Amino acid sequence: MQQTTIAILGAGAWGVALANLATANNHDVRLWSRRGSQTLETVVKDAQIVLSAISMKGVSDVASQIKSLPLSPQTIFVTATKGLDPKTTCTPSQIWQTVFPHHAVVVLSGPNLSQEIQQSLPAATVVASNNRPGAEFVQLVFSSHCFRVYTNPDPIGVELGGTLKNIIAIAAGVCDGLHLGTNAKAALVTRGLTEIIRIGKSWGAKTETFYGLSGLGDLLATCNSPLSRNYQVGYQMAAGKTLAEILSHLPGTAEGVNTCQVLVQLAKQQSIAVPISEQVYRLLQGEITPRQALEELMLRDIKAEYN
Ligand SMILES: NC(=O)C1=CN([C@@H]2O[C@H](COP(=O)(O)OP(=O)(O)OC[C@H]3O[C@@H](n4cnc5c(N)ncnc54)[C@H](OP(=O)(O)O)[C@@H]3O)[C@@H](O)[C@H]2O)C=CC1
Ligand SMILES: O=C(CO)COP(=O)(O)O
Repeated sequence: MQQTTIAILGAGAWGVALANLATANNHDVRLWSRRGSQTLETVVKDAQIVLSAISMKGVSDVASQIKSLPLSPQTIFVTATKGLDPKTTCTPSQIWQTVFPHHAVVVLSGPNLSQEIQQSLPAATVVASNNRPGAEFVQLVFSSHCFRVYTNPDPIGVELGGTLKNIIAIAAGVCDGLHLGTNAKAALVTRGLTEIIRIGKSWGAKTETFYGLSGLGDLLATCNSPLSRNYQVGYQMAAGKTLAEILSHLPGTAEGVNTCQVLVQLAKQQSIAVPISEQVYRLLQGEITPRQALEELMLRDIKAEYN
């Protein structure tokens, strides 16, 4: 394909990995970070794709800054952030689409631990949008022999799969940190997926999306890898560290911590049962110990698997 000009916002672990993938495909890549020397205006000028790999806490602010800058009407926005906005409870793609209602917005999400991508290990991801040509263009830009990109027409499902699995990854870290065994982990991840689907369906996502790369796929990656920062949060809490201690040494962002707070609040308002997320929330708040969280989950009223 022809060389594409891509502005990547956020020079953290994921922004840099995505920039390297696009550079390896011979695209013209400009990386922006608030600590860098280039202005946002210079970086987004004439960009065909503006990809955000900014942590959730910076998305709204950066999107509003770009709003006042000159952009081609054809510019496609890609969001790779996995979080929920605490102020509005919106997903990152909802924020980008609200600020840029006339532009295509594409969600990029999948089992993509950045350290493995940086080593050019094989991986697959999903690009999802209501704008099919937009998603197909982004697919072409990033696809390579080591990065297989699928399209999907359910952006909210793909985004929620990648976002909500972070809460379950914290729980999986606790499970491994307490040495609860393989059966416990399988039960936790499977019931975690059921919980994600329950929320996703009520927010308009398709069930089948959660059985794909951004749901089940990302659960398998982050619930089983010490490379996942969210998993590390749970694992280290099981070892008795406080959340503050863990976050002060964590390399990068563990979005699941804030996502859990937003999700539990929303689920309560909407009367959606999220028992695992609720225990993760209480644990993160310091209200209960990892062992108490386990007991609470095991001693819930017995019920049918699906209802
Ligand atoms: N790492 C991974 O494996 C993957 C991460 N993700 C998601 O990508 C997002 C970023 O993750 P990752 O790169 O790992 O995190 P990092 O902590 O490594 O980087 C975060 C980036 O966001 C920027 N940022 C944070 N707050 C603001 C703000 N207020 N304004 C502007 N920029 C801000 C940081 O800038 P600064 O350096 O100046 O602080 C940094 O560039 C997260 O949502 C994560 O869930 C998705 C898939 C894989
Ligand atoms: O989302 C990720 C992999 O797909 C990265 O997970 P962590 O943010 O937990 O490191």
